[in-house]
Amino acid sequence: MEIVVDNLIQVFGEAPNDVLALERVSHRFPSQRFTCILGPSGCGKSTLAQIVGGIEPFTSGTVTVGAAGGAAQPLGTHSVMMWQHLNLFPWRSVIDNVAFGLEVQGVAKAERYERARALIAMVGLRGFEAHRPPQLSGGMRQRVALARALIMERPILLMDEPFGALDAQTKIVMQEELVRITEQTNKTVLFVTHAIDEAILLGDEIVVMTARPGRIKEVIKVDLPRPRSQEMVNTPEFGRLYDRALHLIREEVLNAMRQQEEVAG
Ligand SMILES: Nc1ncnc2c1ncn2[C@@H]1O[C@H](COP(=O)(O)OP(=O)(O)OP(=O)(O)O)[C@@H](O)[C@H]1O
Repeated sequence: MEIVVDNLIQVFGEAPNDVLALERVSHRFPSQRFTCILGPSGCGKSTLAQIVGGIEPFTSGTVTVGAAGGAAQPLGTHSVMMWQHLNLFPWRSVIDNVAFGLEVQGVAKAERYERARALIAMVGLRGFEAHRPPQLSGGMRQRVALARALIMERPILLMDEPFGALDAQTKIVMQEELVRITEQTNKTVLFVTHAIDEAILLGDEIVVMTARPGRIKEVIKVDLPRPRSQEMVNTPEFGRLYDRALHLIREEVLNAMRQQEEVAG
């Protein structure tokens, strides 16, 4: 499902202490593609994802989800969000965490368990249905959160640094799993990260943002073949993309440092 953001402006707070977080952001996020949003800290990546997810109201501009001309529905209707902080219920079993969204919708237990079991298998946790989150590793908890998001069957998956807290090896496995699952389920994914290698390994395209106020600096198309793996990191194509993204990000980090120095006088 396509997402079109046009002239989006986001201001937080009231003058004179207001913060311009997003300044005229326009982009067409393609349907059933994996788009990474990359940018320096504080540039508005999370804000953009939250606006698309209908979690955060915005100041001006338009955000359209779905085919143009279709019935307008509130933002958030078509998406589900996954954060680094998973907010799993520690006292609930894996299956009851995964099935939570269906329970809220009033879906009968037999059906929600059947759907939850299928997703638990998809994320590689078969046999752990009765475990509780504190009994699981970080990577396994991440899989539970992914299954809990997928059970909502929304076409858009919004992910805000979901693997930020994982160790390097677990992160690699989870990245590969995520790509497999999102391709299998035809999701449109917006994935916020500040890790260049992660953006290249996951994305069909990378939207690079400027330092605050966040604008789109450049869109990098990632034409590496799929399935991708960690071994690609050593290929010239990967290196070329990495250098381009690093150059853009470095410029923005330097800009941000200059701005801070000016403010500090
Ligand atoms: N609710 C809010 N009220 C006031 N300012 C906010 C609010 N949310 C975000 N901001 C400010 O807007 C700017 C963008 O924040 P945002 O969290 O979107 O950036 P980010 O790129 O996701 O950063 P990071 O990579 O550090 O998570 C920051 O300066 C932040 O302090």
